[in-house]
Parts: sequence; structure tokens; C-alpha cells
Amino acid sequence: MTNERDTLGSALDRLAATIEARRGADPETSYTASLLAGGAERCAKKFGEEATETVIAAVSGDADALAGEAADALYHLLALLAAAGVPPEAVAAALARREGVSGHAEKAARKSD
Ligand SMILES: N=c1c2ncn([C@@H]3O[C@H](COP(=O)(O)OP(=O)(O)OP(=O)(O)O)[C@@H](O)[C@H]3O)c2ncn1[C@@H]1O[C@H](COP(=O)(O)O)[C@@H](O)[C@H]1O
Repeated sequence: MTNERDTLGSALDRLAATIEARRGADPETSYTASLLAGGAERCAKKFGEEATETVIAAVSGDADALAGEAADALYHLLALLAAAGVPPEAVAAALARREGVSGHAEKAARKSD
């Protein structure tokens, strides 16, 4: 259940579980099922559209619109991961490996390879 003090992490965990549960559901009644039925390519296209709409909202300076478009983008990103067979835990692990490593330091290390 949602509440106003929900963290983004717990909301994303529930959403990822919902998306997984919709795999194989009726595309007539579930938008997620219709999205997944189109495969990773369709999910990637939709994610690209929603990411672009997020950029437009950010540039417009409308904070509410940005929050809504960011939610659309995150939903479609989770659907893309599901369609591509990448568990959300793999993304969490990638983020965890980066914790405490400055992006500047990481980039400098890449350049010296
Ligand atoms: N979070 C979302 C969510 N965010 C956005 N969307 C849908 O994403 C769609 C994409 O938006 P567009 O404006 O691009 O829609 P469109 O032009 O009709 O889409 P296309 O025809 O291009 O595919 C819209 O239909 C939105 O309703 C979502 N659909 C579902 N969820 C979550 O998934 C759950 C399961 O949904 P169903 O699978 O539909 O039961 C829901 O309870 C929600 O929690």
C-alpha cells in the first residue's frame, strides 16, 4: 500500500514485483502485460519517450510535472529490465559497488587504463 512517507526504494520494490506478476497476464486488461509482450525493444522505445518527456518537464521548471514524468520513466525502466531479463537486484548491486566512489575518481581511473 502507498503512503505519503513512502521511500522511492520501497515504491520501486513494490512496482518491480507488480511488473513481474503481470508477466503473462491479459494484455487487454494489463498495460504492463501489453508492454512486456512487445519485448525489450518496445520497452526501450517507451522508456526513451518517457525519458525525453522527463527532460522536457525538467527544463520547463514545473516540479510536479517533473515528478510525474520521472515516475513514468522509472515505471518504463523497470518494465525494460523485466523484458530484458535483468533483475532489479543486479542494478542495486551495480549501485552498491559505486557507493563511496566519486564519479570524478571513477572517470580518472578509466582514463589511466
Ligand atoms: N506505474 C505505472 C504506470 N506509469 C505509467 N503507466 C502507463 O504508461 C502508459 C504510457 O503512457 P503514454 O502516454 O505513452 O500512453 P500511450 O500513448 O497510450 O501508450 P502507447 O500506446 O504508446 O503504448 C500509460 O497508459 C500509463 O497509464 C503505468 N501503468 C502501470 N503502472 C503500474 O503498474 C501497475 C499495473 O498496471 P497494469 O499492468 O495496467 O494492470 C499499476 O497498478 C501501476 O502501479
